[in-house]
Amino acid sequence: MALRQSIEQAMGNTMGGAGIPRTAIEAALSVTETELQRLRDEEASGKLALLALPDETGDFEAIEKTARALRDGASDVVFLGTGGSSLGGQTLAQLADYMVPGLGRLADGPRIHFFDNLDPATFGRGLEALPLATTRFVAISKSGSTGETLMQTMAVMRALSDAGLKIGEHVFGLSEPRKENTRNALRDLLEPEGAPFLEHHTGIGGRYSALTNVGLLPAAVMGLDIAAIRRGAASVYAPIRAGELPARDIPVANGAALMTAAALEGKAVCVTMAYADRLERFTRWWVQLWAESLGKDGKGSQPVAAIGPVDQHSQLQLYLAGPNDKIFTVITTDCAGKGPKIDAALAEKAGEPGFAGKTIGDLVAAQGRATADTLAHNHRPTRTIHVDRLDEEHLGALMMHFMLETILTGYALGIDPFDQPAVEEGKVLAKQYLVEGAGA
Ligand SMILES: O=P(O)(O)OC[C@H]1O[C@](O)(CO)[C@@H](O)[C@@H]1O
Repeated sequence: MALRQSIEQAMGNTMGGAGIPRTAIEAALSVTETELQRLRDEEASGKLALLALPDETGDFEAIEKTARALRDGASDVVFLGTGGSSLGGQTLAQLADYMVPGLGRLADGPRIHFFDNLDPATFGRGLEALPLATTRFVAISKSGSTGETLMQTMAVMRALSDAGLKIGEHVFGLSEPRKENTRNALRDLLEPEGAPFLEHHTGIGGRYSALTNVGLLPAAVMGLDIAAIRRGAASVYAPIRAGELPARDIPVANGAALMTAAALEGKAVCVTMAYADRLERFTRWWVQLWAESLGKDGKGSQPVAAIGPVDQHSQLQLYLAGPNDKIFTVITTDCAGKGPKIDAALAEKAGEPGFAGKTIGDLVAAQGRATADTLAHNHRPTRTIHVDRLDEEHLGALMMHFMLETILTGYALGIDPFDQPAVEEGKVLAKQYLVEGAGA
């Protein structure tokens, strides 16, 4: 199995009563049982396109073709876009070293950049420093109307024109097809310049789009196996689709039941701590997924992203001895036995004979296990997920697990996990203030 999940250390009966009561998890499991059927119904009716997506292969050719065009002769490929139009791609790209501390991208091929935040200093400096003649840009926005992405795109267009370069040869777009009576500003800007477009899936929202071309295009540019990503995702939904197992035997359903029970038991904070540099972007992607999907109607819990072991040295004290208002997920990978091996003489010299002959991965594996156990010993409900291998297939599975868990938790709590009405209000106001000059 790709992912091994245990909720044992989250349950009250195994934690001297301090965990989530087994009765609450049982109650949530029976609600989840019903919600699994809802998923199957929504797949059958086509209402939830995400469920059929992992089995699709028809879009691979267009994705790979665009990826080849982006890489061809390019020194740099820049992805513009924010939120769900960037984080899924970043998560997958991190498998190929994107934003891995101290490494960046050492492999052959173009440098990859995701400008997902809007900061005048960063973007201005980026445009100055990038060799525009050999740089390709991809502007991604489902709606085609997000202010940050439009500003970035317009700034890029100006810079390219000023450099005497053709916009249509340097910029690609990814957005929904035009809808009647709705403006798509990204298409209005780029199509007249001849910029090629990929179509954003109309039935899959930004924070669920990592397995569509939104996430797979950056992955393909990085040379990752996009079929394996979908294959991994399919393996997570398969037991739900089959409908043969009870909810308690399906990891996603168990996870959702735990999270539902935790929310109902008043756990206000949900921490995901992953012991791998290559899962750092994953934790940030999950924060958006959890926060935007479930934070509404006065409900939801605060998602917190943490990375191990480094955050042991910044956050763990609070987690172990601060308010007991959190539910923890500790994710570990197969790092034991990996990485540089420690010389016995040096270990002796350092006064750490136990390090002799061990690898860096051995220590990280021990730390992940120790953190989960210490949390549980300190009466902090903790679920563990072990990823057998950190590759395309397993990352696809992990992402699908968390998407389905979020949807099922939303359904069980009576929250629509697919909209984000409050954020939309802010977007409208920001544009109004910009026009009025009130942003200064
Ligand atoms: O892809 P778009 O339409 O530019 O939206 C970007 C992001 O903005 C939001 O709509 C709201 O912040 C997110 O849900 C979305 O991922």
